[in-house]
Amino acid sequence: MLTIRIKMKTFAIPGQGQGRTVFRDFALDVPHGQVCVIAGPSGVGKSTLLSIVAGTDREFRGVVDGRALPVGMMFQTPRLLPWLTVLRNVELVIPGREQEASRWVAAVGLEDHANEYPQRLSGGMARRVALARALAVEPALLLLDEPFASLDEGTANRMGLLLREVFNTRPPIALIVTHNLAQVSSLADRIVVLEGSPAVIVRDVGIARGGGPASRRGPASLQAGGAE
Ligand SMILES: Nc1ncnc2c1ncn2[C@@H]1O[C@H](COP(=O)(O)OP(=O)(O)OP(=O)(O)O)[C@@H](O)[C@H]1O
Repeated sequence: MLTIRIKMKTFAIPGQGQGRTVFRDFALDVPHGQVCVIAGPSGVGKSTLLSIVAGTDREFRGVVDGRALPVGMMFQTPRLLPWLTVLRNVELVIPGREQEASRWVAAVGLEDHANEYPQRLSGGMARRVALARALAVEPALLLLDEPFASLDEGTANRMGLLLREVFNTRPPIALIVTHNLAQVSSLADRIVVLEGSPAVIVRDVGIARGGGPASRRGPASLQAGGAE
């Protein structure tokens, strides 16, 4: 079974002197089909970890094995192309599949805005386009950085249902970064909490699946102990 394995001796953000060491002797394995939520305080290194897994951090010198393809990514900023409409921003990752792109735009509730340009969107709407784009590739590895940030409660719930459906029908390896555990824990198979500087894993908690993926439960069912 596929597992993504992240291993690094040290990872420092360049700066004065040796820079700031964000990770030292850090290792994390996430098996295929697992939804792993990464939580922890602001600045601990959650987004940095996601960019390392995505392969977009040029300073990274460690090892990421088993990076499954395709990768769907949603960063903290939506990173939409301003000269393309909502629909074309999504279609960009699935060229020539306009109908599918339309379906993803509708799935994030933006069917009435498909032909608008990013500068006409609110922050939350732009983030939903980024989510649609991440899901449209039918990712084997899905990386989401604060997927529900700047969404009202109703919209966040709707996006949560969409993600649950994706996880149940085509389970990827998913890493979801959050500092708001309450918002995403109902999607998680596992919660990893980072703390400190350099960051260490202070909690690694598996969540019982009960009768299978459809029965993913919330924080009340947290079990102490390792996840694997
Ligand atoms: N481009 C950068 N230049 C300098 N320092 C950076 C840069 N990106 C991140 N850092 C530093 O790296 C550390 C980890 O940042 P990171 O964004 O990964 O934290 P985070 O846990 O995702 O925080 P948040 O929840 O606030 O997004 C922080 O101390 C931050 O100051």
